[in-house]
Amino acid sequence: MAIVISGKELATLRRGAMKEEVSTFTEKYGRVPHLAVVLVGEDPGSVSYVAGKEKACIEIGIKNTTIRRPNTISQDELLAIVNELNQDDSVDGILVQLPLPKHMDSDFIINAIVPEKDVDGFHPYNVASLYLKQPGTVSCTPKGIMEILDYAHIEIEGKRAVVIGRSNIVGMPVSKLLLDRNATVTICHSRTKNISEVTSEADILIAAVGKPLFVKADMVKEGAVVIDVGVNRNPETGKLCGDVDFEAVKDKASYITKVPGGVGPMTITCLMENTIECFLKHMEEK
Ligand SMILES: Nc1nc2c(c(=O)[nH]1)N[C@@H](CN(C=O)c1ccc(C(=O)N[C@@H](CCC(=O)O)C(=O)O)cc1)CN2
Repeated sequence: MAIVISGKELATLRRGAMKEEVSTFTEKYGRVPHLAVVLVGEDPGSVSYVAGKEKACIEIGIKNTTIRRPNTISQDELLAIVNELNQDDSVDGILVQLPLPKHMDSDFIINAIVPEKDVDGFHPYNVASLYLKQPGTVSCTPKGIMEILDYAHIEIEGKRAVVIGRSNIVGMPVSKLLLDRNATVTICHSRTKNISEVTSEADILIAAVGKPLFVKADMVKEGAVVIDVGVNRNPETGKLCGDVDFEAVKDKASYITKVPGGVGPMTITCLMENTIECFLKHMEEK
């Protein structure tokens, strides 16, 4: 049976350390970091993730403002909110919860956030910084995956890493982060032929495909490290599940993450880290 790496446990440790750090800020800087979250509509997943973000802020001592709007809001009205937050000197981080309603262009809204307040690391400036190895904000889920690998002391250099999924939010940035740590990286996607042959070569397998229980035992090399990024509903049970068939894969992998309790809690924890980083840069500029 593989060792289960608990993202939840790591998140608790990191949040404890951040709480201590933030408790020194009022004396040093006169205030604590301030994260503004914009939630449009009432998608149940988004409502629950935003609640998780509010809870994490309270736990760590970060100030949080959540701006809620119905999904009938126009793109111009949302843009006006983002612009106001950009100009508000008391705000260090801005996050627009995704997905946005269909009548909105998410890229247009994300691009409107000033890069120095883009705690999600989704703005083209921050994306480019990652690819050019320049200072910038790294997006939360890929950052959390790397922190999980380091927490479990997984060697990355020289290993074959296979990432299933090429999204801008997870697949592409985590591939770059693994490459920067000298892994040999392959990205699989919906048009990859003989995908099991490719994934079976992975020492480190990252599943970010968005398909419930997609990764089966025959897709995994004996002793591989398997990181599950999926947050899906099991079509049969309706329960939360990942992209990896945990029960089938757990006896083949050496290390594995679970859903829930794996990558998810580290996404929110890295958001808190990014908010503190943006705050500290903001304070340095003053
Ligand atoms: N602006 C953003 N929007 C979205 C992001 C993002 O990083 N920025 N990522 C996802 C949703 N997400 C955060 O927003 C997120 C997803 C899952 C979890 C999480 O903790 N999952 C738990 C299970 C939670 C549950 O019970 O439903 C787990 O895996 O243990 C946190 C954050 C899309 N939108």
